[in-house]
Amino acid sequence: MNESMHSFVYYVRLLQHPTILLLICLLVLSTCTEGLRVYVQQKETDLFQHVKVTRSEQIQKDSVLSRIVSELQHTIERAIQEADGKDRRFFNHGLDGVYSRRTDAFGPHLLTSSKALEIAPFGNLFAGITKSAVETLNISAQNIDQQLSRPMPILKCPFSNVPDCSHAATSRYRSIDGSCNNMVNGLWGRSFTPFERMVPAHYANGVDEPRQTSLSGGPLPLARKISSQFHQPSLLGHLMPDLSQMAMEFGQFLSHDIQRNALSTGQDGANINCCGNNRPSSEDPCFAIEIPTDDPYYSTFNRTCMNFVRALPTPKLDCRLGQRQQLNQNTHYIDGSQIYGSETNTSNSLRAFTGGKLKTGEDPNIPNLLPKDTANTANCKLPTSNANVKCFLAGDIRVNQHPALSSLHTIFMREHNRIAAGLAALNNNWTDQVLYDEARKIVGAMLQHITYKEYLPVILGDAIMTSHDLHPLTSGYFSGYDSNVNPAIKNEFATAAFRFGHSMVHDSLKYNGNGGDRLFKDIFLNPDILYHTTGGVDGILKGLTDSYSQKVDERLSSQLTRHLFESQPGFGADLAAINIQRGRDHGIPGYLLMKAICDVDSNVHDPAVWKALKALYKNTIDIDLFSAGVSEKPVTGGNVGPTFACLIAKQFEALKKGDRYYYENSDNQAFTLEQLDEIRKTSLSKIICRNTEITSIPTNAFITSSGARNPLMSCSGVKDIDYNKWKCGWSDWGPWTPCVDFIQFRSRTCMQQKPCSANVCTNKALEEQMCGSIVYTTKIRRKEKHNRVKHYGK
Ligand code: HEM
Ligand SMILES: [Ca+2]
Repeated sequence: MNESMHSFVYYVRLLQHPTILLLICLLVLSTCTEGLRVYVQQKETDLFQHVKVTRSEQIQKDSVLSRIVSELQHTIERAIQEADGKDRRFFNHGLDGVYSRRTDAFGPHLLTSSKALEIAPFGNLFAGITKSAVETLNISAQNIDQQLSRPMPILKCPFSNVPDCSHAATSRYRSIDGSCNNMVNGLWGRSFTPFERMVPAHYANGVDEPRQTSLSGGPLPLARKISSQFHQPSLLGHLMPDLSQMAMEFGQFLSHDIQRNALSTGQDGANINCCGNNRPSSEDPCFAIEIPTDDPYYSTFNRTCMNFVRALPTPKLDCRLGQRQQLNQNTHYIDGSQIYGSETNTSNSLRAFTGGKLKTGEDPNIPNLLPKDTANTANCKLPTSNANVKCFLAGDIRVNQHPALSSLHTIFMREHNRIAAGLAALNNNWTDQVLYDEARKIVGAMLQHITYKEYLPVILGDAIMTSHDLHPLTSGYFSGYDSNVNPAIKNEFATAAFRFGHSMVHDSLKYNGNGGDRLFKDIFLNPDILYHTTGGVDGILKGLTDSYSQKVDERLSSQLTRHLFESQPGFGADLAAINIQRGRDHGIPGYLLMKAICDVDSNVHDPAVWKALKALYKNTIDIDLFSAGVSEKPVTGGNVGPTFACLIAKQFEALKKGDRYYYENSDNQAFTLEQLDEIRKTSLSKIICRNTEITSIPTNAFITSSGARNPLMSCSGVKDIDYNKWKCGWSDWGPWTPCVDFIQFRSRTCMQQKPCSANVCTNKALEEQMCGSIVYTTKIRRKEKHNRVKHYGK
């Protein structure tokens, strides 16, 4: 079959719609007959596989499967035991001698948690067994998960410790790791669980190998070639009509709440250099990015290889056999885990354990920075001249990637501490734990509010916000919680769609402080400017709201595609190439399939852009999701194309409806309506005002201030949240009523809203007293004598 026939057949199968098929047939009769024949044949084969598997065949298959499992399990488990303790050489097979110190490409991202390293051998085990089963039972690539989807009780499962969620119904607070948010499926959304998928993975061997050849035969275009030719450097004038660089930065901050992939590491957590002399060519975990010899940039430096390691494998959450999956080390929910951590050890290490507060850094000149990473675990570039300058610790390890990200972390830490202090001032009997929990609950709610109220509307536009029920309410409770919705981050979203933000990044960070603007390459992993007394966090945040974002399109700043984490000229990494390679590593299906799933029209690219992209691939079916998705024309009112808008909207809908602690919910862990109304007054700009010395800022921080549409607001007018809505016990006494018959009254109310303990109010709600200048009657005088101020019951 020639190439055009191939694509046609694929299109036909993608659409799977008889009416559309018929229409196409009428139009192109000759090509159609062949296309239709193949389509029908495929359908028949599918049906055949479903129907014709008889019971005896099934039993036969099951017994073969059990044999494979027990044979392989024994071998692999023994290897896991041997690997435990000393090192995991078996699973990093062939890696002896290729460990190096940290390499340019990944910077802080390679700090994989030990928990992920413990799960990975199971990922290898499950993939290994699946491969044998697929070969022995001759299962076709499309049917692997379906055919092998039977429980395998004889296999050990890293997700078998299902938490006891019996107390979760009455818990007012989220767990730190996200467990028991869903009370039936207590592991849904927990940290260290797999990314889910919208559609089955597309691997070369069906199970775990990255796609490397075209459907039409021959190799796929190299990731770096696609990057250098299609994702060319951003143009200075190619700015977003009005989105600020803060819209870029908040997107990154948000993505670090909901996802953190786990990458392979070498011994003792050292980075693996897949470009080393004796690297294992194509074996797991190496998947180096080849640089073409005629590369427009790297060839000047004689570079032919860019480091890339594969993400660690994991079995599926239900531990059924099937394709290789990847692990999310963070809680999938929008819960502020980038601030607080996704596991108890991390969150405890960040707590001050007094007054409900988080730790702050102790710098002699700059108070209230994040706590310092004195051991420099993030491998930051620190000046030798000033020993005070250190990188920072936060709930997500990537906090130090660049100072704009660290600055957002800083103001949310400050907001937490401010709120904890505000709550403590009114409720002096609240313990450190209650203050911490309540402040964390409020900050998490604020993050959700900013996400759904301010951020997503400018990215997705009103129509998509409405069709996916993403707009927050203006009053009352949301009633859409659905315990059947799995909130887990989807691999297609994590690995392609939500990386759209990479295209919004500018070459430089606008900096209102010492030395002015900075190129990103000079500030990757460099905390220096956060310690400036003129500028610092304030100077960075001001710059983010004062500058435009780059357009979401195929172009990416060369700071990301040439100079990412650059250690010396020519030795930076390329984020566009990494995104493409990562997509292939994770088995992310091609763009056309995802576009069809989202039911997107055909003309969503500028014809010249589509032509340039198509020219790189032998077959349009092969086109990578990141490249084609990011280059679509934006949807009306939004700033991403329709395919990414669809994938992003689906994800945020699941994060809203599948989160029992979504801030607008009315369950018994909910805010009171009065508290909720306070949360609804939040905006990112107000949080910036409350936690910096900045004096004025655009009302909506994601839109640059442009006259009446988004005027500058003065920070001096920004109010704090009204802590009275969180007060336990009696309110202050109201005013005395007018004097009637020489008596007047005043009252107070008992504030028993959550999280106050019951019976917080003893004593009386109403008082009366004598008043007016009177000639006392005997009766009144007697009353006064016995009971000058009289209390009434609660
Ligand atoms: C200067 C700004 C940024 C830099 C330097 C940066 C850098 C990176 C790097 C190095 C990775 C890891 C790539 C890999 O190994 O697969 C990554 C992943 C990612 N980035 Fe960015 N990024 C930036 C901004 C953004 C923005 C604005 C967004 C979204 C709006 C974003 C969303 C993501 C997502 C979703 C991932 C995947 C994370 C995971 O699953 O672990 N990034 N980024
Ligand atoms: Ca989270």
